[in-house]
Amino acid sequence: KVTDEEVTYLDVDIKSVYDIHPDFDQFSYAPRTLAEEETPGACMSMFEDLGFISKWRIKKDCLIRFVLMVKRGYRNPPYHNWMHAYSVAHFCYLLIKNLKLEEIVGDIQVFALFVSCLCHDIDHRGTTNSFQVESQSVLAALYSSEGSVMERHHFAQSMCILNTEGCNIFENLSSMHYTQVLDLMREIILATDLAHHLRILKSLKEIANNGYNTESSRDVKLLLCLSMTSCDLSDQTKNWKNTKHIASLVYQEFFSQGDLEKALGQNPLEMMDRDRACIPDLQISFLDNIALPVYEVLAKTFPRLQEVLQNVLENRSRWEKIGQVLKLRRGNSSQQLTVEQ
Ligand SMILES: COc1ccc(Cl)c(-c2nnc3c(C)nc4ccc(C(=O)NCC(C)C)cc4n23)c1
Ligand SMILES: [Mg+2]
Ligand SMILES: [Zn+2]
Repeated sequence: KVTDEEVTYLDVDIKSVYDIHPDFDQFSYAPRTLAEEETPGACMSMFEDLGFISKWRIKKDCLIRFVLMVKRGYRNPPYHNWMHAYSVAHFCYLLIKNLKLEEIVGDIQVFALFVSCLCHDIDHRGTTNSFQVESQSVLAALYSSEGSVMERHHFAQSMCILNTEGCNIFENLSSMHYTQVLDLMREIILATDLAHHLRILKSLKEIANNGYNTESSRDVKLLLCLSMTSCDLSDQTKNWKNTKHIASLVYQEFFSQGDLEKALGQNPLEMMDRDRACIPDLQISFLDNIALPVYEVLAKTFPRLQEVLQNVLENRSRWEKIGQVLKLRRGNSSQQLTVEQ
């Protein structure tokens, strides 16, 4: 799937992250502003800048093949495509670079987290776990008995890539580290199921209040899951232009699924029904119930993330204003209707 000339093309010197953008390691930097054709090189730069290539003795041509195989493993739905994975991995890079996350959760853990970010949505079809079950897809047949259907598939696809000739970036790890990194990738990718996140949210809030215990393996696992979700939702931490664009991509995907469900004679959720969804309201409840708790808890453990939390709150207030304007317009137009009738 990855030809040798593609590998040699990328096998030039790895660029410094600051040659990609002077603010590349800042939380204010929006990774989606980078042209897609530059992103495989940027992944190489992040591996290099995080010291992973030397620390884990990754052969460069192997890393290039791995990154290109992962990128090729993504399809092109409006939201769950390669640029989502790249932006998620970039936020993980920011967490490691700015918070020294490895001092809290460990070296092999942050390495597994970063690789999981790149792989976490591989081969996504732009539809949800429940749609797999409703539509009796092949993936549901394979995984629905255990739940987290898509996430199990993303993990399985990642393992296939690692088992492909010349793509195993873990080949020079000790056998102990090798087993550990795969177990961590499995846990982290399965944790990207929002249903899993909602299940552990209470425990995450307890950690934030009682303070985090680096000696407890349970706390380390919970913090890894929280870090992964904070990366998965990191579009919400950037400027309004980015946030608004992401919402349009997410609802393109949701409404396409809703159309499919209607065609299958099923009733879609309101958030997937283009005739019923009110995007500002849905985004405010998504922020309140899912995104904000993630960054509130993380900011309690890492005060440095206060600026990130502020951006999410700023985006929420933008949705509030849009919601009010929409209601005003609808209110007026319905009055006009009654006057004309
Ligand atoms: C971390 O895993 C995922 C998986 C899939 C998606 Cl699309 C997202 C995601 N990423 N950005 C967004 C935005 C901007 N809005 C969203 C609004 C609703 C939902 C959603 O799934 N709601 C139902 C659930 C609570 C039962 C997800 C949204 N989302 C994250
Ligand atoms: Mg996912
Ligand atoms: Zn994702």
